Amino acid sequence: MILNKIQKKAIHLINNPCLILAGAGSGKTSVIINKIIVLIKIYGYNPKKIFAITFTNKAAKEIKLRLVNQLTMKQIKEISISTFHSLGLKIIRNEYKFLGLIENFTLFDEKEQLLLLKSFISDLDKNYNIFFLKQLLYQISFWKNNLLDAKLARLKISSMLEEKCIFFYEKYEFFLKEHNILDFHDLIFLPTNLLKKNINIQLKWQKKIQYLLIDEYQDVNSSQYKLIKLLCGYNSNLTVVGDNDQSIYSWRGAETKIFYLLKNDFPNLNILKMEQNYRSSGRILHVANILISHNINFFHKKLFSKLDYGNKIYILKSMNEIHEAQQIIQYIKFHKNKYQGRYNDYAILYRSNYQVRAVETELIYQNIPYLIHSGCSFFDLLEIKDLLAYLRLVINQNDDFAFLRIINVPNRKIGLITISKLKKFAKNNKISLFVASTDNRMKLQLRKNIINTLNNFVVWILKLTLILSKKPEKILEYIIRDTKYFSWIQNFYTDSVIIKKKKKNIVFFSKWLKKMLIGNDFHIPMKLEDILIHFICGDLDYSSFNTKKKRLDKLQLMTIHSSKGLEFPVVCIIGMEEGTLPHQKSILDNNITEERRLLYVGITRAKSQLFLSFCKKKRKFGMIMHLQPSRFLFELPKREIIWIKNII
Ligand SMILES: Nc1ncnc2c1ncn2[C@@H]1O[C@H](COP(=O)(O)OP(=O)(O)OP(=O)(O)O)[C@@H](O)[C@H]1O
Repeated sequence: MILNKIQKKAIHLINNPCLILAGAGSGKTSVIINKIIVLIKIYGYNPKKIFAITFTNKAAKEIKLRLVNQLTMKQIKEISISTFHSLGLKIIRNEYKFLGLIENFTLFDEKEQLLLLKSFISDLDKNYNIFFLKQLLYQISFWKNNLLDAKLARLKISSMLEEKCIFFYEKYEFFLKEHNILDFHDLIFLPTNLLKKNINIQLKWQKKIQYLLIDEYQDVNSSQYKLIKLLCGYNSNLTVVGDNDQSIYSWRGAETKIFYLLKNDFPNLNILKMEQNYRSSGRILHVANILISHNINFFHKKLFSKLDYGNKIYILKSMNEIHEAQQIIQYIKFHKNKYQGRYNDYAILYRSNYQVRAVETELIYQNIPYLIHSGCSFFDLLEIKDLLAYLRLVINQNDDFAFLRIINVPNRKIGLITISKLKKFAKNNKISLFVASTDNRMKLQLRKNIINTLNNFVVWILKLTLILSKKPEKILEYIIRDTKYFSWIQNFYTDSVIIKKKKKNIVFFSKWLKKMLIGNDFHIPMKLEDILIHFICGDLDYSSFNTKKKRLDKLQLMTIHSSKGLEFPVVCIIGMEEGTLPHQKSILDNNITEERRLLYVGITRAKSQLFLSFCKKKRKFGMIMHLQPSRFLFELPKREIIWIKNII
């Protein structure tokens, strides 16, 4: 690939901090990759001192793969390419003593956070309000994103809601510390606060990181931004690449203001714009440009393409979601036949997961192969969660949530009364459930067979901790064997297809875990503790599980959020109605600009054909709703569009 003038300039700009404002399909990844190569080969940087941050682990792996043939395998392994959370974890692992942590900490996922907060609230009020629970979780995340621990947050209280939440934040913080557990936000919150307070540690990390590259900068939130600033310090060897028009994660705290912050905080910042799109037809780009021009934008970009102008864009009107699904599939079949394409070339995108149902039903009915890129992770499967809980307990015996999940999986006949006695005793004595199980005072309250079961369980877990220290790659094998987990699945489920699938998942999981523990050409061996934390962050690329699926020719179905970074020859975006896209919540919150950016992301996934569709009516919440076409459809240039009612 021959880089264009701006791309070349971007990769050779190394003495000043550099912001690359890059449009969709303009080659952001190519620039990051080439800059890493140039830093090493031309400017003599030590690969160990180059750090690149990507939004997902999959993107990190993609970069590593594309560096093969350009750098030696040793160099590739030495470069640190990770997500923000992985980098945060790396800092925490190195500095855990300064953070008052014990080495073997584990991580809570959002469900566990909610369960813990729920238990705090319901201790005080049995009729608590679920809405408050969500508000509380949001408030704690907000405080952590703004680097406020409970002490500081208390000093800054400015509303009744915050007043109500602070008590629970204090309890929550105390519980996590007592049990040596972190939550997702801590992976940024803790290292950032540490670097801020401890200048020696800050300087140590600034020395370690000689060059920092950040991809998908538009998704960075305020605590991540502070971490960037602390890590690159005064030498400002920094390149960030982002597209303000593709910022679609405000719900995770990302704010477009970080583009302005960079300009203020780094006065010698160089700003380059990459506006040549190598992906889409001229018409698709024109439509995307016009749409996004409805957002007020201080970092204006105008994408252009040297590819063909291409076909007109279709907007299809359907009676309801079933009719819409039938028409879209009809269109795809017709198009595929005409151009002798493959199902892989077609993507159906939607705003919310529920929209896929009607399409899926029709695809099954018509026997068309499809793949839903679901938000549900492999690690959300029950059998995998069980095994993860076992692994977590082996690492951290204070992890009560892991203990509760598996104490009766497989059934050890520990009843609810015993569990509640254990909980009460642990709470009163400020110890974990695991420790409570072995306490002689506790044993006085339990029947002999229960004492024996608990004893065996505790001894077995301790034995596993030894295995973990000697042969970590064997640990899961032992757990599956000793718990007779396969027989448990066999007895628990009745449907043979489900049993087969679950067993297959477990085999995949153990093979994959072994690979991660042993390491391969691309990554050094990982510690089990770190692998588990990455699972919970949704941060690991386990695509090797799905390699077979991937190779098969299937129609691709996904939310627009999940389509980020991908491209397809033909893209169909369904549900272009008011209340669907833009989403009703965004209409109420007056956050239309982000919905517009989301549609912009969807449109710019298309290479040669774009198809938008809306329904007149839909069944929502058990009622038939009459719908209006999305306001965004009327923002598109009329000349480029054909409105149609019926396919062929
Ligand atoms: N100079 C170039 N010449 C030819 N093709 C290029 C050039 N730069 C990038 N490309 C190609 O353009 C396509 C889009 O590049 P890439 O995926 O890096 O874009 P992006 O900016 O990350 O897109 P998005 O943000 O929309 O996901 C890729 O197929 C890439 O190989």
